[in-house]
Amino acid sequence: MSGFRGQVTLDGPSGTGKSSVARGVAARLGAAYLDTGAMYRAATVAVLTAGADPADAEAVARVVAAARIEVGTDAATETVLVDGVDVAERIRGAEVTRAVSAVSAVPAVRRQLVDQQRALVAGADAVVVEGRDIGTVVLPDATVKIYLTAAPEARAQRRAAQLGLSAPAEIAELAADLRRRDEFDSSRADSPLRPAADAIVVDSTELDQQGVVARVVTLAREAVSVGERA
Ligand SMILES: Nc1ncnc2c1ncn2[C@@H]1O[C@H](COP(=O)(O)OP(=O)(O)OP(=O)(O)O)[C@@H](O)[C@H]1O
Ligand SMILES: Nc1ccn([C@H]2C[C@H](O)[C@@H](COP(=O)(O)O)O2)c(=O)n1
Repeated sequence: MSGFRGQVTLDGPSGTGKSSVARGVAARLGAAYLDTGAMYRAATVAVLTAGADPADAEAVARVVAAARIEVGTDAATETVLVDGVDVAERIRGAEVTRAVSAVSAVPAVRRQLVDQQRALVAGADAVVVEGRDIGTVVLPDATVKIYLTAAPEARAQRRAAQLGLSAPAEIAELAADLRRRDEFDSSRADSPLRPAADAIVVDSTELDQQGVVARVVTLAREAVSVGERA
């Protein structure tokens, strides 16, 4: 069964499963998919490539304003280009991950990318958008808003499995990185990470990925049928 029409937002801290779950939900609903974190990561590639300091907000805003950032909306393929160059792999590297929180805290960068995100989903009948401020800022009138959480230990273990790491010291380092990014993303002045007032919190700690996808698909379909009855 498909026929879903509407907007699903998926926000939450790092490593809770937003990207993998959002892709699965988009595939099940026949919806477009937008990874907004990939856009902030692409902006960070532009900053690093230009040799600008990620902590220098004015320089960051200048470089990002001049960059052409293109991100695809097909759940089956990942397209991320900066000025025509494929950066899909580079955006996942440690250098970008270290700098992305600073770049994404710059208000001018957020305004530019939020405008682009709204334009990218404007024509879609059905779309799943994931990030940190999608339910609160980007799409405040979305059909259903999900805030995905998971225990810090589960998130660090999942990230370690993803990267093929198993040493306790490596897992502790991953956990510290997740904590650092969450603290930064939650405490920034502009569009901090937090659940929208009308978001449904889904805790994935005890669920496998397919279980989370199934739960979100059910919530999305329920929201549409409640909307139709209203
Ligand atoms: N419910 C789950 N159970 C076990 N593993 C999961 C679950 N959900 C996602 N994962 C795995 O956890 C890892 C992190 O997931 P993912 O990259 O989707 O998280 P994220 O929230 O998008 O992270 P980030 O915000 O840092 O981009 C992936 O390897 C993914 O396959
Ligand atoms: N809507 C968004 C999406 C992402 N960010 C920032 C915060 C993250 O640390 C960084 C990378 O996101 P990820 O790829 O790990 O999901 O981008 C944001 O501020 N707003």
